[in-house]
Amino acid sequence: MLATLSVWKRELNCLRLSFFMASRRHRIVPKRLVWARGELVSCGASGHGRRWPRWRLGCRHAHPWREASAPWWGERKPEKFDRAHSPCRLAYGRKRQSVHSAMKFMTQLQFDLDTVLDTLADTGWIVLPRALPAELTANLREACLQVWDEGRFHEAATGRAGGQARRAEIRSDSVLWLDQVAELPAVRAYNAAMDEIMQAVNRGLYLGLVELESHFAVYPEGAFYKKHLDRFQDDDARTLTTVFYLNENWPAEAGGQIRLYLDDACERFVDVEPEAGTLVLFLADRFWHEVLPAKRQRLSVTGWYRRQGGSLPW
Ligand SMILES: O=C(O)CCC(=O)C(=O)O
Ligand SMILES: [Fe+2]
Repeated sequence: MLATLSVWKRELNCLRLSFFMASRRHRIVPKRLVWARGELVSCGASGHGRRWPRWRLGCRHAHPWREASAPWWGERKPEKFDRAHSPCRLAYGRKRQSVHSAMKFMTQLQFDLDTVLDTLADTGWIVLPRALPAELTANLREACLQVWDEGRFHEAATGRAGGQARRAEIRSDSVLWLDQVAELPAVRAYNAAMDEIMQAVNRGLYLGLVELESHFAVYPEGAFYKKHLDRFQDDDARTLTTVFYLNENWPAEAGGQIRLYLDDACERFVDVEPEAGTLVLFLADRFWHEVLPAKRQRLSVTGWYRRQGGSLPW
C-alpha cells in the first residue's frame, strides 16, 4: 500500500514538473493579474510576485502597462530593491560576495553599479558621463578611426534579416559590427567592461541577457537617425540599448545629440551630448529616440544586450 502511494506521489510530481516545463516553454499567459491597493503587483506568473519591481523589466507576459499609453515607470515609483533578501545573495552566499568585491579592483567601470541598477529599475534609462577610463575611450576612438580609414564600414540599413533596406531618409550613418574587429585590444577591453555590466544587470534585474551585439557607428557631417524604437516587431531579443560616445570636446553647437523621449506621446525628452566617455543605457522596447543632425563627424559604439530570442507571447 505504502509503495503504491509513493509511486503515485512520484508520478504526480513528474506530471507537475512537466506541466511547469511546458508552461515555461510555451510561455502561457497567466490567467490572473495580481493587484494590491489599485496597483499591479505581479502578472501572476510563477515566482514573479516576490520581486515584481525587478522582475517586471524582464517579464515577457502580457500586461496592462504594455497597452497603456502612459509609461509604466511614470505611474508609481517602485519600492526600493531589498538587497539583503535578493535571491542572488541567498543563492551564492558570502563566497559570491567576496568574488564580487575582489572584482572591484580590476573593474574598468567608473560608476557605481548598484546606482545604475536602482535607476534602471525606477526609470528604465540612465546617462553615465565618464563611464570608462579616458585611455580606453581614446584607444577605442583610434581603433574606430583606423578601421574607418581602411574602408571597412558599410552604410547602415534599417529592419531585420530579409527585410533589411538602406533608407537614407531614416538614417545616414555607416556601421561596422564589433565581432569583425573583435581581436583589437581596445574592442576586447570595451567588451570586457560591457560584459561586467551585463552580469550585474542579470544579477540585479533578472533580465536574462545572454550577449551583446554592437557596432561602431560613424555619422558623417549632416548625418542623422530619425525617431525610432530599437526592438524589432517580430523579435523581442533586444532588451537593453547601450550607446557609448567617442568624440572628445564635442561642442553643443555641433548638434548630433541623442534625443531620448520619456513618454509614448513623445512630449517629454532629454537631449544628451555625444561627448567621449558618456554611456547611455535604456530599455530597447520602451524609449523612442533619434539622433539629431550632426554638423561634424560623430563617432560612437551602439549595442544591444540580447536575451534568448523567441516569438512574442502577446
Ligand atoms: O548614436 C546614438 O546616439 C543612437 C544610435 C541609435 O539609436 C541606433 O543606432 O539605433
Ligand atoms: Fe536606436
